[in-house]
Formats: sequence, C-alpha cells, structure tokens
Amino acid sequence: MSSLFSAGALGPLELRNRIVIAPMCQYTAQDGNAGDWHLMHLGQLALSGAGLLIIEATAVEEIGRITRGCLGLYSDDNEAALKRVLDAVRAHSKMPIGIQLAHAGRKASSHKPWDGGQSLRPDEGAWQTEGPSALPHAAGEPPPLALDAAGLARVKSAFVRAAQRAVALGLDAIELHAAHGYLLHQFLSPIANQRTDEYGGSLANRMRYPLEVFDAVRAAVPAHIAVGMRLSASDWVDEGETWTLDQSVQFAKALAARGGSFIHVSSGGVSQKQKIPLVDGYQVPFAERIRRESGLPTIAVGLITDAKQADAIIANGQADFVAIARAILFEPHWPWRAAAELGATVEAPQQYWRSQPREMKGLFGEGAKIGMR
Ligand SMILES: Cc1cc2nc3c(=O)[nH]c(=O)nc-3n(C[C@H](O)[C@H](O)[C@H](O)COP(=O)(O)O)c2cc1C
Repeated sequence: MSSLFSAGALGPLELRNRIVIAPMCQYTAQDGNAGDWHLMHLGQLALSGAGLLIIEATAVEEIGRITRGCLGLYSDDNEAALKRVLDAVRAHSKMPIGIQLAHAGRKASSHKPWDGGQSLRPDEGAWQTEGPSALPHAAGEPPPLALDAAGLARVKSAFVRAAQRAVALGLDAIELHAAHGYLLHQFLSPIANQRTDEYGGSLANRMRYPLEVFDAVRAAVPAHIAVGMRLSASDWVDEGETWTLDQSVQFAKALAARGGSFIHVSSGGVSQKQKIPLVDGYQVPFAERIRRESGLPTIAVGLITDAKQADAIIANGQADFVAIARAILFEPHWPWRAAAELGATVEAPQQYWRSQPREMKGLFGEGAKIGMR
C-alpha cells in the first residue's frame, strides 16, 4: 500500500494523493495577465495525476511583481485572464487548484532570474520597490522605501482583495508566499527587517505583519478554502541575526493556533550570503521538525525527484505532502510513473484511459493502473 497515493487533507481540502505541484513562475504574463502559455503549462500539469496544483507566485499589487512577466491578481483584467485559463483547464481536469499570492517587496523590479536576476535600471522601466526597511537586497541596488502604516494597510488590503478574486475564480487553496526573500519573509528575517516599531526587533514583532496578513485573508475567504503559508525555514546565513528553524517552529505554532490549513517548508532567498547544501531532500528535516512541533499539515519540497524517496517521506511521517517542481516540469506525468513504481492507481483523463491496457503497460510495465475519473 503506497503512502504517496493515499488520500490526505490540507485543512478543509481533501486531496486524492500526497503529490503537490509546487508554484513555478513562468515569467510570461503581460501586465499580470495569464495567457496561452499558462493554458498549456497549467493544462498539462492538471492532467498529471497529482493531488493539487499550485499556480505560480501571483502578485497582489503591480509593484509586488518580481519581474514584468509575473502573474498578477490585482485587476479585473488579471482576474478575467486567469478565468479564461482556468475555465479551459477545469473543463478537462478535476484536479484541485490553489494559487500562491505574493508580494516581492524589495526583490521586485528585477530581471528574469536567467538574466542574472539583478534589479532593473530606470531606462528599463524600473519601479520603486517597498520593504520593511530601506535596505537593498543586493549591494548596488536601489533601496526599497520602508513601508509606513498606510503602506502596510494598503498591502494587507491587496492580499485580501486578491484572495477574494481567487475565491471568485473557484480556486481551492491559497498559499501566502512568506519564503524566498519576498515581502512577508523580509518582515520575518532580521536581515531585511531592521524596524524599530512593533513590526521589528523581537520575534513576536517580526512575525506580526505576516500573521496579520494571514488573519485578514483567512477572515475574508470561506471556511472550505484552505489557507496556508510557504515559509523559508532558514536563511542559511552563518553570520549575524537571521531567520532560523527554531523561529520557524514558533511561526508554525502561531499559524496553527490561528487556523492555518498548512505550511509549505522551503528555505533561503533573503540574502546573497546564503550557503545552501543542495542534496536530495535537503529541506525535508525542516518540514519534519515543523510538522512534529506545530501539528500543522506540512508540505516538504526541494530535490524530491524519486517515487520511492517521496513515498518514504510520507510513510516515515516526515511530511504530510511532497511538492515537486523541476522533476514535474521535465516529466509532466511524473505521478503516473511514480504510481507504476509503487503499484498504485493514478487518475488520468478518459481520453488516455481508453488506450489501456496495451499501450500503458508497454510504457510503464505491469504496475501502472490508470483509473478513470
Ligand atoms: C521555474 C521555477 C519557478 C519557480 N517559481 C516559484 C514561485 O513562483 N514561487 C515559489 O515559492 N517557488 C518557486 N520556485 C521554487 C519551487 O517551487 C521549488 O521550491 C524549488 O524548485 C525546489 O523544488 P524542486 O527541487 O522540486 O525543483 C520555482 C522554481 C522553478 C524551477
């Protein structure tokens, strides 16, 4: 009996198996609008047999986009463009779909990562970024404006408004992006947050703004929608004050006490001085401790590429779900092969199911059972 292909729940959201497709920016949106690429990309992933698909980091404000190609959910046009994509995808897939709502803070106004990721110049259409403190992400970059009380209220409202749009779009889960050095992580980490008001300094103060945003979003969406957060469990920086695993455990406990549906455990992204040991499942021990001590349903991510590795993470109680990013980009039916290796059944569209049994057996061996939905 495979653990990976057993049913599980992210708070109110029941999922058929433990495979989550991690959010992955496509940098192809125009003015925040999803286009035909999203239809193809999300469409193929929605046929993959995973339990949940999380749409890429989606900016809640125009200035919260990492790059000009980032998806947004800050305008009626953005909502209509995403609706077109989702209507088409859902006509052919019943896979639950969530969205990652994000604000890039001081890491906004950047080039695409593959261009080196540095900030745009004014002649390239750079915009003024905002953050907890006027500290640039990298030396030589223009500093963000430190958010004042009105700015904090505005950004929180933008998260709420985008969450309401996500509900209107019929999405099943909302993941607030508090990882990878983006705005909510910037508040958590003393590397980016050197405020002297109630939002800086002590751990309770640094957690305050991300938790306020969570509370506001949770209160604004119906109870059947899962609302959780993606966290960087460590800044991976040796020197000075940083965000640590111990603090992440405290944060997860606070989130659990406020009715958080899940925590998605990643790491890094806030400092260029980070040193990340990139080995298989390198973030899984973070997920394991956070799960054990907070009791929140936990998603592990990071170099989980192999079916047996993924199955063992669930079977050993290290996490409730595994998220797969690059492996499923390279192999969009990764869950089918995983099911074949583990002797489990995976969902596939009827169009493919009709080709059973001969062709599928040829592809996947005797283990593959493609179930009709
Ligand atoms: C193309 C690409 C885009 C990504 N975009 C996002 C994103 O929008 N939000 C996010 O939290 N992480 C993003 N990530 C990180 C992944 O969600 C994931 O945490 C990371 O790739 C590690 O998982 P993996 O080893 O399975 O690829 C992205 C990764 C890739 C490869």
